[in-house]
Amino acid sequence: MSATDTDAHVSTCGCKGIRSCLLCERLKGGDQLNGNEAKVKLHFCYEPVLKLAVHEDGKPTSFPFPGVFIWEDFLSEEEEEVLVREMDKNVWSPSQSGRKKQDFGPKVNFKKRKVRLGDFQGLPAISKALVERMVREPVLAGFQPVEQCNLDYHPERGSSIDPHLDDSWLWGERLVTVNMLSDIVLTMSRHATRALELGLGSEDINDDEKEEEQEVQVAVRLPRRSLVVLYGEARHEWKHAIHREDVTARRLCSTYRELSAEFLPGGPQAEVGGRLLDVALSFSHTAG
Ligand SMILES: O=C(O)CCC(=O)C(=O)O
Ligand SMILES: [Fe+2]
Repeated sequence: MSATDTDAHVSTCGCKGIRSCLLCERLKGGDQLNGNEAKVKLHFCYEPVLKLAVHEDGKPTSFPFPGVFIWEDFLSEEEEEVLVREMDKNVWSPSQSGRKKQDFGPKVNFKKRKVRLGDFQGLPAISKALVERMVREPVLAGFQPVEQCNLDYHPERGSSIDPHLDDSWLWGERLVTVNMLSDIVLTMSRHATRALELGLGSEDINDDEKEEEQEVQVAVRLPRRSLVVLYGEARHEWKHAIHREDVTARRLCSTYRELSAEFLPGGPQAEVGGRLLDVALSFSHTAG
């Protein structure tokens, strides 16, 4: 067992409402059934070279899947080791669905659409070189992160993240995630009826089931130490999730988010955006 796999990463639960993890399910007794389980699912796998979603059962069906960019070996093995060691010097707070998190960014109330600096000191110093590297990739030209959120997933906690779209009032076009410690599958999903509009053949949709009960899932494989960008349709039209069964070893990730047009120069909240960026890009947070 490695140092990153010890009990320190298992312990407390931060679940609320319908979310659960293995820790609270054991207390409540038995697994909680997820309401999504009953849906008929059509399974596809993302093929990064051709940018296609390919049917998993070997059927010759595929459809274009734009908006995913994967940078393999974004981190070297040595960099990954240093990053994980630095992250583990900071407190991991219990979060929903068996995740733990560390957030470096402004205080945000998404319901009231309010954002303020709070005690935000800047992104971690160790991230500066990584951001400088990522922006050299054309897909990430001009990317200026205003938030970094680190997540810790562990099979002993049954960690997962439910299908969701990230906010797009405050957060901008590109979501960037660096994947550490293990390979993972990011599952993209949307209703089959909407996927039909994307050119998926109607013969692939099961007539016996009500259309709204059917869902298309596209498995995006993220290798350890890779970086993934979600933008365009993959950002706005497809939900993303990490399934519990895909977390087979400890996995850490860092998600970087940029500001939406509303908070950028020319937007109605450009002044607020400028202040947030000045603090974020000072990279003045040091671990410990
Ligand atoms: O764990 C991941 O790769 C995704 C995290 C995520 O979707 C989020 O924090 O919004
Ligand atoms: Fe997300």
